[in-house]
Amino acid sequence: MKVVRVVAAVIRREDQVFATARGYGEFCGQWEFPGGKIEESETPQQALIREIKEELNVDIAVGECIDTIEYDYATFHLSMDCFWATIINGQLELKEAQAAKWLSKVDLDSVTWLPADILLIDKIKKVL
Ligand SMILES: Nc1nc2c([nH]c(=O)n2[C@@H]2O[C@H](COP(=O)(O)OP(=O)(O)OP(=O)(O)O)[C@@H](O)[C@H]2O)c(=O)[nH]1
Repeated sequence: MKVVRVVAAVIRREDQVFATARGYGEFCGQWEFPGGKIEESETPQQALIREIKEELNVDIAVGECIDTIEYDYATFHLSMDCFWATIINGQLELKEAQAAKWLSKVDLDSVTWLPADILLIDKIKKVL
């Protein structure tokens, strides 16, 4: 099965994390952490900084890796490195997402996550 390598940022502000709703495609309207595919010449951290600038027009500092999520979708295997991140410059703008929310621990179950993200949410809850 095709393997898709993705990187995602769990952007943190005090006790909240920033989530976005997909604006297009098969999973349109479902919630995720911003990020995207890693290009060949990039480290995961470089890919994340680039993707967040493209999608949200802010600069981030990339922190520790939270987890690497491995998940089988119907047509590909997802391998997703998830990092803590903080905004170091700029104002958030939604370039691709249809909506966004800052979520605290008690709000994490209030949105419909992409299937692969369920595993990650449990880990985030333990830290927030
Ligand atoms: N960024 C991101 N992608 C996720 C998450 N969870 C998850 O299953 N994915 C999957 O990771 C894949 C790659 O993300 P992407 O943003 O580059 O995907 P895409 O299909 O829109 O790519 P495209 O922009 O090349 O068309 C998608 O299939 C997406 O569904 C998540 O929390 N964040």
